[in-house]
This record gives sequence, C-alpha cells and structure tokens, in this order.
Amino acid sequence: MSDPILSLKGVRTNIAQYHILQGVDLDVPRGAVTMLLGRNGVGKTTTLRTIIGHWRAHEGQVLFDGQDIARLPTPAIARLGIGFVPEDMGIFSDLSVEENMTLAAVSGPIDSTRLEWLFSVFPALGTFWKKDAGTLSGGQKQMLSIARAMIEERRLYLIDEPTKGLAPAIISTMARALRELKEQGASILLVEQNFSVARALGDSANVMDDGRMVWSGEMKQLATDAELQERLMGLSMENH
Ligand SMILES: Nc1ncnc2c1ncn2[C@@H]1O[C@H](COP(=O)(O)OP(=O)(O)OP(=O)(O)O)[C@@H](O)[C@H]1O
Repeated sequence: MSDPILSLKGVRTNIAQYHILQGVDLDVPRGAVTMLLGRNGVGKTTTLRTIIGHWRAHEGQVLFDGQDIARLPTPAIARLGIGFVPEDMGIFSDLSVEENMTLAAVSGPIDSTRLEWLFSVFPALGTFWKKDAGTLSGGQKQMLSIARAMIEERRLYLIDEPTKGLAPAIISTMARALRELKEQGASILLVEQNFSVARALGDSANVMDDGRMVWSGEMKQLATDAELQERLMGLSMENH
C-alpha cells in the first residue's frame, strides 16, 4: 500500500499495570474505510484512544502523514485534523443540539452547506436543534455525536462502535451517513461490531486479538470467508 494517512508501528500501551496493546501494527489508507474488528476486550477502543492521545503509547510509533504524533497532547493531535467519535458519545447533555454543534466547529462558524447536509442525513438534529442534548433519545444522541465529528472536514475520522445498541432503522441512518462521508473521500478508521455494517462499508479490515493485530486484508475477503471469520473472531456477529 502506498503512503497511508496513518500508520501504527509496534505500538504498546499500558493501562495501570496491564499490557493492553502489545505491539500493534496498522495501516490506514487515504480515502477509504478501514475496519478495526475483533472480539470484546481485545484492544480496539484502546487503539483509537492511543491514536488520539487519551492513552500514551509507551513504545512504538503513531505516524500521521509521516509525523510521529505518539507524544503529542490530544488537542494538538485533534488540530492536525483527526476527529474522534468515542463509544460513550462525548456530548454535552446540558447544552442544546445547536450549542453542541457550534462547539464542535473549532475553526470558525458552522459552514451552512455542511450543516444542511448533516440535517439531510440526520433530520432529528434539525427538529431538535434548540433542545438540550440530554433530552434526546439514545439514537439521536449517537447521531449528534457523529454529526459533531463531521461538522468540519477532518483528514481522518476515528469512530468507535457508532451503531452499538441502536434500533435497526437508526443503524441504517448511521450507515448511510458513514457511506456519504466515505463517498466524499474521507479517510475513516471504524470499530464496528455489526458485521453487516462492517461488510457494507469497509474497504480493508484489521482483526485484533489480545492486544495485537492478527489479520489484515481486504474486507471482501473476510466477508466471504466464514471459516476465517470464525477463526479470527469466533463470529457470533449479527446479521451473519
Ligand atoms: N481504564 C481501564 N482500566 C483498566 N483496564 C482497562 C481500561 N480500559 C480498558 N481496559 C482493559 O483493556 C482491554 C481492552 O479494552 P478495549 O476497550 O480497548 O477493548 P475493545 O476491543 O474495544 O472491547 P469492546 O469491544 O468490548 O469495546 C480490556 O481487557 C479492558 O478491560
């Protein structure tokens, strides 16, 4: 692969006394959706949090466009153009949808064309624009969380389980939004447990086990090989 936008090389991350990431290697190509898959608790979230600097890699490199960002503070990493959508959403419950979106647009006022696009993929945001985010349903909060990351064009999006716990209709809305983001040429690293969403969106796939990458290849190869899925992930994944 030529010139990935992000490369992890031998990344080791400890949380307290635990060796959670034990030498993670990962390439994220430009303008594509890269899936990060694996059983529960293998280190997917820790990988995203290490990239964005919430956890520190104590060994290895996190190369963003060739620059090692492993020792930068999180705000500096975000300013390089990396958007992060955490699994726990990270929205401000006491602020309105509008205020949440305004705060997310860090480089200036909200771009109206981009906001119109977000209203078209997430109509609930327009409907509840003046409401406190804390009063939204779980699915609407998740939409707000993703929309906050999308309000400005980022060079790379890190998205952690965007469909987790959502009803099927909202999963479709979420998948459509991610597909549209992909069609705009975005580079996305996506953790997703819903295998049908992973299969529909992913270009390449990387499977983790026990703090390491155990398989990397084309998503369509993984999607069509049931034995491989079973071996790598013990697939009890939905819609499979
Ligand atoms: N703050 C923490 N303190 C101690 N251990 C942690 C902490 N955060 C994560 N871990 C441990 O690190 C390991 C990897 O967790 P991580 O959340 O990265 O896995 P994951 O693959 O994203 O799992 P899931 O699919 O369940 O979200 C797990 O064993 C978890 O218990």
